[in-house]
Amino acid sequence: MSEVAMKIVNLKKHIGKKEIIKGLDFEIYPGEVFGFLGPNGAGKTTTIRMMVGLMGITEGDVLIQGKSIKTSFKDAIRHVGAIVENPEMYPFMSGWKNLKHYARMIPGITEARIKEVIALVGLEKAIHEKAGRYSLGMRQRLGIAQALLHNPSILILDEPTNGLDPSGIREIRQYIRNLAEKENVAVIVSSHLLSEMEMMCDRIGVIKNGEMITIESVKDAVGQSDMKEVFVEAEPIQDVRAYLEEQELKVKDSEGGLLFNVKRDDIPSVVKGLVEKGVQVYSIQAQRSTLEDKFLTWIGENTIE
Ligand SMILES: Nc1ncnc2c1ncn2[C@@H]1O[C@H](COP(=O)(O)OP(=O)(O)OP(=O)(O)O)[C@@H](O)[C@H]1O
Repeated sequence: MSEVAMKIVNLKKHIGKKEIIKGLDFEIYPGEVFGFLGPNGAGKTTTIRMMVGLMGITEGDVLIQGKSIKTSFKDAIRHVGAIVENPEMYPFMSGWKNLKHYARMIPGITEARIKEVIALVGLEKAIHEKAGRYSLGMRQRLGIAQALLHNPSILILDEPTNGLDPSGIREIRQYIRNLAEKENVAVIVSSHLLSEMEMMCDRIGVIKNGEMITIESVKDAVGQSDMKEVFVEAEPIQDVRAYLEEQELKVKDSEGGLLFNVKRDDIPSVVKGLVEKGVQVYSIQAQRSTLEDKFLTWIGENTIE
């Protein structure tokens, strides 16, 4: 991937004496979903607000398709569609009328384009119903449709699944992935939930205290997320240890038993092996994946649900 949709260069934000964003550097490419993951207060919203020109930049720059948001705002922002705060919708108007109303403010939007964005977010069936009757997920999709009207190459969504039920989350995820894969849009989303980010994103940037701690490719991380730490309570425990070590598994002592690392798919054969060795197994329990462990140490225990 040589083309860059957005380039963040040494981006900083100070408010009063507080350094809120401390120098971010990264790039986002067309066709990828990039996730900003971090605990509350990490600086995700502040960064996004600077990216779309809703907040001044203290130092550094955001280049959108090569254009600086600071010095070429108009040329830069025309490539961006964003939902940063709740999208404004008129509840008494249909989804269609809302989009038409909004489209009037953007030069050159045709009715065909309105139909196109409706299809992109799967709202064809409900588009003539009043927006006030939409579920939160449908409203969110209408907001995305609105943000897509001017055909941006970058879509930025701050916490797009906040408040949605599991089926709403699944739908949004599907439409976001579609936009990246089929329309080659670079999508930037933020969330404090790892599980959600893992399913939605190609890459995840972990942000904490205004700093980017790491950027991980989800594909590369899949192998790691498949590894589980397993707790076993069994007797005689020295036979358990001997067997696990024979299998070349990493073993640690733990209160009342042992912990070992193993691929999830291999857990049944380990249990079978232990039983065949004549070991009495009282309990066996898979703990968090090692990827989750890694993120937990980075961003803090209470941010993973
Ligand atoms: N106007 C402001 N004045 C002072 N501090 C601010 C201001 N706006 C944000 N902050 C602080 O900046 C930090 C980053 O806030 P930000 O909203 O960007 O975090 P976030 O990662 O988006 O978290 P959340 O998920 O809670 O929105 C927080 O500590 C917040 O208190």
